[in-house]
Amino acid sequence: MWGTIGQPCTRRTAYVLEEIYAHVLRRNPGEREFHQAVREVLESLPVVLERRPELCDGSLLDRLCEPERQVIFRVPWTDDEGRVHVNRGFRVEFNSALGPYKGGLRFHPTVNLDIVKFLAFEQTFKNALTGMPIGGGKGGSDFDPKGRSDAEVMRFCQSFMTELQRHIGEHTDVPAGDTGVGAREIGYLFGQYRRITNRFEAGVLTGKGVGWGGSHARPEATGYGLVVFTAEMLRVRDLELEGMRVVVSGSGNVAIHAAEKAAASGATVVACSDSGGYVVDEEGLDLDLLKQVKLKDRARLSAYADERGGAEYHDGGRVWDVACDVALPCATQNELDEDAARTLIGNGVRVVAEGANMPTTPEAVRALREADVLFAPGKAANAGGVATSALEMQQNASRTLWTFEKTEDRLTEIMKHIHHTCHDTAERYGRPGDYVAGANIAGFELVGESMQAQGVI
Ligand SMILES: NC(=O)C1=CN([C@@H]2O[C@H](COP(=O)(O)OP(=O)(O)OC[C@H]3O[C@@H](n4cnc5c(N)ncnc54)[C@H](O)[C@@H]3O)[C@@H](O)[C@H]2O)C=CC1
Ligand SMILES: O=C(O)CCC(=O)C(=O)O
Repeated sequence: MWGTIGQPCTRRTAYVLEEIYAHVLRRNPGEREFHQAVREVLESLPVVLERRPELCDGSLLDRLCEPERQVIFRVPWTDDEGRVHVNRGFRVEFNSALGPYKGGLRFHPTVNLDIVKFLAFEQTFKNALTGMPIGGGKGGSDFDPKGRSDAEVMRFCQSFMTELQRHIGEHTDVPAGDTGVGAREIGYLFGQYRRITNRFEAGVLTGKGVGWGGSHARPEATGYGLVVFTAEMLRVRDLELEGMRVVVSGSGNVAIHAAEKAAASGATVVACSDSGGYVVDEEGLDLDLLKQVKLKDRARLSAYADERGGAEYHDGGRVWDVACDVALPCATQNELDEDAARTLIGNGVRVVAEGANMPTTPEAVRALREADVLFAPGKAANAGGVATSALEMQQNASRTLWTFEKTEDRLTEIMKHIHHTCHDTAERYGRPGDYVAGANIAGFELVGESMQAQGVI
């Protein structure tokens, strides 16, 4: 099956991959997202394993699919009425061959070990692609910050960090934000770490405020980087973003900053969504208003349409029904299925680039590729956030703060480098234009070579 779904390969390679995948299924029963993420990487590898069999030595693929460490812990906290709640915390430290574990924390009711594991696995390859010295990890909790007061969020973060602090450190594991974890939460988490350890260890978390060890451009970085990557893909086809219609899903950190950068590049961003519905604004989204509604007031998206004449709010439904040239899924995993992909294709979409982690189902990816739509996988296209986190670590290590412009210039260079790496690797392995293969193979080579050099551990 590896030869038909992925790339043509010998029976021996197909057998090796089948055995490894079967082992992953047996060891991680019921973890569908983790299986999906592993399968997608393995499907890109037959051609590498045939050209570079030494990368299979020492059961490297088995080791690559097994996290180095997984921590699960209890997080008790007290709400404003004095009731005690118990949530579950997770940190999966997947791979440290390239540097300390690095990756965000997600606070959302859907978080479980499967979700954190798939995210940490993806993060390992993404971080390798940045060219920075960072390994892969991810964490979070099934805590739902929605509707909670600042004081409740603070107490939750303090309890979460009381356990997490044993496992992290600037040379060990460096968490950051992800869904449901922004500047407010990073502040509370850092404060508690500092209190418990009695150290101002700036490099232990990224996404900090600029006044206390943070980096300029980190909040913008994932969305801005996504648009740089998208523009590079278009450039290869002699196209440009200017004048194009863009649709983003989500209206959080990644979505809003992607919309901002796309608008600054001359595109018109006509729609975005949240978990309740979507808004269409043919004039182009008013991004100041959107930031006010979603990032400051933490309100529903319908409040945007209430304020903005001409904008239409759709309760429920699918933002992918809005015709566009460029679709940027920036909300959550598996949010763009085959049916949505076929609608986008029917409406003439040219590029789909993932701002979220694994938002496009495998069936949808296949449909887009078959229709010759440019497709950028998240592990390459959304790597600007973690890359800028690594720049924050660099600034912390040298006790400096770069300007916004310098940081954004470095981000742009890094995104162009990632694009170049994926594009060239795909060509080198006979898959021109296949950014999924390019990202997976390049990430695998970087991590695999380092693991082989460091022995069987
Ligand atoms: N924050 C970062 O730097 C990075 C985030 N990512 C990924 O980007 C995605 C979004 O993360 P953030 O923007 O940071 O989170 P966020 O918490 O700031 O925003 C998430 C947004 O998605 C929306 N959403 C959630 N489920 C939805 C659904 N089923 N349908 C429509 N909208 C939905 C929420 O309403 C919210 O607007 C996640 O997949 C995350 O893992 C990837 C790389 C870096
Ligand atoms: O900045 C970081 O370390 C985390 C970014 C992240 O969670 C991601 O790339 O998905």
